[in-house]
Amino acid sequence: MTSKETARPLRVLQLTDPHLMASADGALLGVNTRDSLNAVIAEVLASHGQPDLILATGDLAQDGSEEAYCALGESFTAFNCASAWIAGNHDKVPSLKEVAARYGANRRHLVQGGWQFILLDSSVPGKVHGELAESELGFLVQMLEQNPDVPTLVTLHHHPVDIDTDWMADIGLRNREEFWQLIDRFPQVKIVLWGHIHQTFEQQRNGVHLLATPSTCIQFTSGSRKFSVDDLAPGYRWFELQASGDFTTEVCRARSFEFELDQNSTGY
Ligand SMILES: Nc1ncnc2c1ncn2[C@@H]1O[C@@H]2COP(=O)(O)O[C@H]2[C@H]1O
Repeated sequence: MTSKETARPLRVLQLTDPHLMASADGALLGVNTRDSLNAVIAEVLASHGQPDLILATGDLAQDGSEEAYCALGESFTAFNCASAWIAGNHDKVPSLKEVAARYGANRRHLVQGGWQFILLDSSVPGKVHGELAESELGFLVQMLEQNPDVPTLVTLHHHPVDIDTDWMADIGLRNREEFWQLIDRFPQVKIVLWGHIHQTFEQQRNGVHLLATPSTCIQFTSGSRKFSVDDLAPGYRWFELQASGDFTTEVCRARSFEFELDQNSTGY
C-alpha cells in the first residue's frame, strides 16, 4: 500500500428519515418517499460517488412494515458498501432488525478507516420523544473505554441538544444530561450525529461537533415555533474522515427532484 493510499479518507454517507411505507405509492405530505430517497441516492452517486459506509439514522419506515425495510435494503443495493441502520420513533425495532440482518446492516459498533462508530437506539415504543436505556448508555461507555485512542462518531435518532425549533423541544432525547456526562469523559468523541429534525444543524459543544441532517423526504422549517414544512429538496450528509481525527462534512440536496409539497399541513 502506498502512502497516498493510506492517507485516503473514509467516505461516510448519512441518510436519514426516509419514512418509507409498505406501498410503493406511499407519500408524506404529498412527497413519494421512495422516489425522494432514490433521487437522493442518484445525487450522491453523481456528486460524490460511492461511499465506504452508510449510516441510516432512523425513521427508516413510516409504518414499521417489513416491506418498507426491504425497500430500503433494495435502494441501498445502488451502493457497494456496508450500511448500519438505527431506529427512530416511527420504526418497529423487531422488523427493522430482522430485515437489517438480511442486508448485513444490523450493527451497533464498527471500527473502520481509523474511526469508531457507535450506533445507539434512542427509540421508545409508542412515543415520539427519545430516551437512551441503561443498556444503551452502558454499551456507549463500554465501547468508549475499550477504544480510548480511536476518533469516534456517536449516532442516535433524537436530538440531544435544544434546537431553535420550538415545537420539537419536547420530542428530543429526554435523558440528555446522562448522555452528555458520559460523552464529556471521553475526548476521543469528535462527532455526535442525529436525524429526526429534518433540517441541517451544526454546532460545537466542548470540542464535539454536533450535526444533524435533512431528511431524504420532507423538511421542517428551521426556527419555526409551530409545525411547519419547508420546500427545500431532500438531502444527505457526506463525511470525509481522516484517521488523525480531522474531518470535513457537507450537506447536499437532490437538485433535480421535482415534488409538490403540501405546505398547509399542520402535522402528520
Ligand atoms: N403538528 C405537530 N405538532 C407536534 N408534533 C407533531 C406535529 N405533527 C407531527 N408531529 C410529530 O412530530 C414528529 C417529528 O418528526 P417525525 O417524523 O418523527 O414525526 C413527527 C410526528 O410524530
